[in-house]
Amino acid sequence: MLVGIKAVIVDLDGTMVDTLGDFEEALNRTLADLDLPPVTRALIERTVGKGSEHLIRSVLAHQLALPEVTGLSNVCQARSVDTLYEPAWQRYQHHYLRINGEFSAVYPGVVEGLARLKAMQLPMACLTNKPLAFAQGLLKAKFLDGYFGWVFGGDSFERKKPDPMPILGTCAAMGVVPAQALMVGDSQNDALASRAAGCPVALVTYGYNHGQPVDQAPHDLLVDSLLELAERLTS
Ligand SMILES: O=C(O)COP(=O)(O)O
Ligand SMILES: [Mg+2]
Repeated sequence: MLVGIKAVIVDLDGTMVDTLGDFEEALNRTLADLDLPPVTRALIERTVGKGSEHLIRSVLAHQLALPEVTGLSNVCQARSVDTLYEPAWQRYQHHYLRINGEFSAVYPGVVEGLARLKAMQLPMACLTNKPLAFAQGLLKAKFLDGYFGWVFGGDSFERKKPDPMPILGTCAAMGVVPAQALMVGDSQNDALASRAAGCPVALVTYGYNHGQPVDQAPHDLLVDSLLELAERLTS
């Protein structure tokens, strides 16, 4: 039962926007620049959610270990995640910012749900592990920016979800205590950060949770859409 909710904090990737296509496009353009083979969407889906550095490092480690890459000349074998990370991050930012939103789609019920929450005069913040510049561009491209009084990214605080710091910082910015803020997310990162911050959490059933069933993560409410969430808050 959710009572005394005065503010809502909403995750971005996997909760509001299905961004796997954007990740796939930006990563594969980056890998092509580095003469590495393309990555599969399934690997991205299992890996996304802990921010860009984690995603890039995990993808580089996976691609460098492929037999067709380890079988290359000594020069190529000298390449490591550490030596490739910085150029990969530079190319990734370049590509991501150019395609941001082009290969992604807003999930059904998001606009209707946000509109209802806004009509209930609940202040809303977007809190994502995505870099802030990517998040702001995506919200704008998808016409979702007008719903949020605050937007925080994975580089807005010293630590990312599942650490509670970003939730605590967002609550402070919104002027509410964690018990009054409802976090809405799609993964264990949102769930664990919320629990550690002392903030109730609703999880959507359709996002990315590192290949694990999301209902196994701690939650106070499980919903199939943001519209259902808004309906549950009014009833
Ligand atoms: O890891 C990411 O970039 C996506 O993160 P999010 O699910 O917190 O929006
Ligand atoms: Mg997410």
